[in-house]
Amino acid sequence: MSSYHPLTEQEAIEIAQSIDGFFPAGASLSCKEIGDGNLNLVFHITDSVSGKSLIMKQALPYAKVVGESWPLTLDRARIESEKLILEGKLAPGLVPVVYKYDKELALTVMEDLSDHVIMRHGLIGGTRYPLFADHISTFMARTLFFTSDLGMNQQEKKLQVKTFINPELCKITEDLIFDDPYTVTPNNNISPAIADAADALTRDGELHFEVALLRDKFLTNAQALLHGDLHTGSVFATPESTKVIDPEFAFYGPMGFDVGAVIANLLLNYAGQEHWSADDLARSDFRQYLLNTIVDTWKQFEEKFRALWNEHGIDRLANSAPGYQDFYMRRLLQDTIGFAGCKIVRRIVGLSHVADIDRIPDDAKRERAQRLALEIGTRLIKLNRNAASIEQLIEEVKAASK
Ligand SMILES: Nc1ncnc2c1ncn2[C@@H]1O[C@H](COP(=O)(O)OP(=O)(O)O)[C@@H](O)[C@H]1O
Ligand SMILES: CSC[C@H]1O[C@H](OP(=O)(O)O)[C@H](O)[C@@H]1O
Repeated sequence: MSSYHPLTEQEAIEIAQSIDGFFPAGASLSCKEIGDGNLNLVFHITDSVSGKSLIMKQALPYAKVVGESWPLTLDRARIESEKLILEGKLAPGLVPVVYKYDKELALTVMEDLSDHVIMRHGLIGGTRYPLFADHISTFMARTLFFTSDLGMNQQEKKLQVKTFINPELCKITEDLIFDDPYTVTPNNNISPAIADAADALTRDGELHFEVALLRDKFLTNAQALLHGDLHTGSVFATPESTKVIDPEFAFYGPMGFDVGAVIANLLLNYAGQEHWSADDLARSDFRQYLLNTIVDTWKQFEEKFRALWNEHGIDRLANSAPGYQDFYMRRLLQDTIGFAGCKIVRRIVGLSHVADIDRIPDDAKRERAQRLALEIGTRLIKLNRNAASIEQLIEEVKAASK
């Protein structure tokens, strides 16, 4: 069974049985393929006797969402498993444990997190996550700082850049986030109701200038090892616990791309509240909770990142040059805001959308949510290089919501 082919559920059970010591003797295993993402197969394997379970994620040689016409490297499974293992060391308790990686089968066997809920679904259902800002800011501060030239040996970092070179998945991001939404292409997925707003995106020179700068940063700035796709569908959460999954888009890029992804997806839920809240008071209360979470996430991230730098910084000049840390953090905030804007816009007019908006059943409410998201996204892109505080992002969101 060792040469690559997509597994059947029965084959997944046989592999699970061969993992030494995981399932006890006498286990009775069942398996279900539960993958709901754009790219991979995910098998959930449970032992009805002991109650133990695990997850097997297998890369397909193409993008599942489109089909075999879009071939995709299996090496992404290696990147995902190596990144998960590294994240487990840098941010213990905030990612699933990896039990095994099989290169031939492009397969990662990991901890089953089914006692958590995908955060996007939780937010849509109105659940609040009071510890999320603390957990995700720790995850980002530690994984970004300790893989950057500020926090690790700079020669080793260059070797790590090589290990995590990920051109095919980066190309998806370059096209879907930093190109397609601003041009006319069949790759886009645009509701007819917002055709005018989508058309405006293709003709806005000021916007294109800012997106071109952000695209250049994504293409060229190997600042830290990113998760690369840190949206709320890549977070398993409960009110007490947060686990980040799915780092197959990992590569060395600009830190603000990860922080911006978190903020963008909280704002997509904010826009989606057009429908999900039962009444105006509940809606504005949940929206305020989301905005507070954004501010808390940034502020805690900044505080933790600065503390790591002050304690573990390895770059003499970066550590000591007057004003350098403040300049660096301000630029990181600006990148965060710009990338957040790009990641909102792509989920409204690009190929891949989000349930927070698309599953709104009422056409008029869905259209309002889409327009609000585009207004927020474009405002953030235009704000990015002028921003000096996270409060300015909140002001733009409030102005867009009027
Ligand atoms: N460790 C896990 N524990 C439980 N369920 C998981 C786990 N990893 C993935 N899943 C399930 O599989 C789905 C798809 O996983 P994901 O890693 O996002 O795949 P893709 O890369 O295809 O987007 C998740 O939404 C979740 O329902
Ligand atoms: C053709 S891949 C589109 C989209 O899918 C990825 O997300 P996920 O695998 O978490 O569903 C990523 O965001 C890509 O941009």
